[in-house]
Amino acid sequence: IHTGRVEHVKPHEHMSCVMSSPGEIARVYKELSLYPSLSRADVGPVITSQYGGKYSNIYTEWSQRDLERNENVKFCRQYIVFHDDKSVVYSGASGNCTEIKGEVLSKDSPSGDMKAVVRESSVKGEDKQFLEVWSKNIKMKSINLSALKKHGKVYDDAQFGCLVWSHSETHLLYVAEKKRPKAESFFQSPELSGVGDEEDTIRTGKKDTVKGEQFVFHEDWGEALGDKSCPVLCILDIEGDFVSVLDGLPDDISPGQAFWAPGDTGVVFIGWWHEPFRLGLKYCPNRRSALFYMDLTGGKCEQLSSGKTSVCSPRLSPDQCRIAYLECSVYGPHMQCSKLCMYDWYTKKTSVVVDVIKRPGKDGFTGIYSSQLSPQCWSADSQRIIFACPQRSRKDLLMVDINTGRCIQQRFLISESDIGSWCLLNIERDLMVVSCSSPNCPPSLWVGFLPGIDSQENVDWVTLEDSEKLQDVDWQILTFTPPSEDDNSQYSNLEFDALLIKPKEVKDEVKLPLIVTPHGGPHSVIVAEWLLSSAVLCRMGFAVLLVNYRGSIGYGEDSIYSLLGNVGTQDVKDVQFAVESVLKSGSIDEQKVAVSGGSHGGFLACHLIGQYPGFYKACVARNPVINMASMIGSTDIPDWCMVEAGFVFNTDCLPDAAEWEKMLNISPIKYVSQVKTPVLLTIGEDDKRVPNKQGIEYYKALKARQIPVRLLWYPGNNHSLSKVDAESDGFMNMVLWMIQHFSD
Ligand SMILES: CSCC[C@H](NC=O)C(=O)N[C@@H](CO)C(=O)O
Repeated sequence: IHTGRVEHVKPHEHMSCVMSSPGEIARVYKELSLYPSLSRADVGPVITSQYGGKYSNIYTEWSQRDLERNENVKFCRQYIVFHDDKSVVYSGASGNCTEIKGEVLSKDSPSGDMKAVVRESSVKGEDKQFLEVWSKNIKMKSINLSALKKHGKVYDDAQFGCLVWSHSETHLLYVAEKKRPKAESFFQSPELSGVGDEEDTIRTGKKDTVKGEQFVFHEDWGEALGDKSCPVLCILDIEGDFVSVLDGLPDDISPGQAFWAPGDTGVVFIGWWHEPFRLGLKYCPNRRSALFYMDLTGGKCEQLSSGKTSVCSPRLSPDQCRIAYLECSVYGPHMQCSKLCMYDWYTKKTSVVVDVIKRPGKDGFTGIYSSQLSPQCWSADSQRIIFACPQRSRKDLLMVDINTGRCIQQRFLISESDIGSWCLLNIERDLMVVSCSSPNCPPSLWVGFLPGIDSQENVDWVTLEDSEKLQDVDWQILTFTPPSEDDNSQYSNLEFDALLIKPKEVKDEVKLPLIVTPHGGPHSVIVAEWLLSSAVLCRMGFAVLLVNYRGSIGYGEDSIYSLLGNVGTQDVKDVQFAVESVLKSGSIDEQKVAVSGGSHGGFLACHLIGQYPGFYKACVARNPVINMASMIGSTDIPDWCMVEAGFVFNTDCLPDAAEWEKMLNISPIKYVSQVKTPVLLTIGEDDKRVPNKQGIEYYKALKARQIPVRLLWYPGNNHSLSKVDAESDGFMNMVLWMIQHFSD
């Protein structure tokens, strides 16, 4: 029986090809975690040099794990790109990297003359937020937003947050938490009331406090948005130094993703309905929402989209005539195939530019699977929209002509390189900034001009920041057709893929240990991009199989829908089928197969060890869904449980006994008595998506059956376990657990 402690692993005869010393593994992890990833790129205005040459500055932001400081550090680097508006003539970095500290949000003005920054800074030991306006080398304004007390903290998340200059560059628009009156106890003595709130008392002469509200529950927007409850739209009048909070919005919606309407006549935003209660938003672009316009001249708020769907990522065309946005249906699977829609500002007509793709056609286009377009996504002629999104197991760069709705791939590099995935960081005046990566190649930064609408030319990509390929890592995409007995009769003939990442040049007699990793979601996908853990595992001598079972996004909407009501069977069988197919190749050691996954991937890992007892020698599950029936009352997305179990979700109805029974029957807990595999559970204390009690439920069930189980508890971590120490500790413990149990 396992003692709960990881014994130092002695190199085993069969393990001779796998690195097993914790010190050595940590060294490889540290080395490969040095590769940064790109999070943002802004293209500056066109400047004409004194010699007549034109150039633009590119501002980029990167993020990198700093294991010593236990932080993800953010830094910036600028590049200069000389061009003739059609092609890049010369480019290079201008200066070194600078770490960014304290910046919550930042944005250059459209002319490039000014920069706005929301900064967090500590004043006399207290965190305050400032809104700064910089011009040339001068900080023109530094407005203490905390002292103004017009609103709470400024939102910096991708869901609601924004910082947008008006076209006239006189106003700034952002989203913040609504001001909440100060709550105090019924027993607060009058003389102490308002202590610590001197500024307010001095400024207003009265204390803005309410008694008895101290312990009132405030709903939040769920996982990773626990500090967001009532967003409000705020405007700073730069000249007048005046912040106003917009009123006149419908009471039952929460605004975000705002921008200035053509001519600065008002603001356009997405509003999410929050009645009868808020449902988690992270990874859930299927929440009822609409596009709204708040007219600042007449004070009227108008709804621009139907209100029967879910919309996100509105982007105004350069000619300011159209707004493109993504749309999908409400509830149903969390991630779906989206429509690309367009609202014409002048005719007020909405059209669908790209519709849902149920099954990919001959052109190979599988549909749009994205909940966020890049900050700018339009071509300069306002006729085309560029975006990157999963297409099967790769993330591709795509262009759509708004007149025909035809999608074209912009992957000229594909013939001469093996880039796995593309990410469009931005496009401005047809200059595209992209980041590319593969499982054996960390992210690199490229620029290229979009050819004219009638041009047949390929993009001439130029690298701004290269990255070195890991010569010892190999990857391939495998495609599987499920055996006929596992075909889905309602959605038949669906294929699925898996990514196999392996050490290169393995000696013939060596058989590799295999780590099987089904992704979470389940409507998500693993694309062929840089994945730190897979690269480290490969360096250590493992093969890694990442399975995009039926139900993954990027394969057409039918694939997504095929899984509803079939979780715990169809997805489990697909993963097992992929694993057994790979084992047939003969390059894998069948006695050293382990499974690991997070969330729904953890649900699958636990199902696999329950349904195939003894097949997997070790299992590692991060915040796994263990019992859908017990989770429905505590997760931030109860609709997920109903929908994945094959039922319709309604905010006002409780599951009936049969529905509850099915949720239990399709959960991994149902198979716990068959489990033989040792299980390592990694649990985030603050997980709102899969509450930590799920992991504990499994832990107790395994302990009761004398199955080796170890639970790692990460305080201050949520569902993703992505804090630097949790992620790195989770990785180390995962590999040591596997190595230990491979030699059992
Ligand atoms: C009620 S939890 C459902 C599982 C979860 N789905 C959406 O959040 C999940 O699997 N999440 C994935 C990301 O999609 C993860 O890896 O955490």
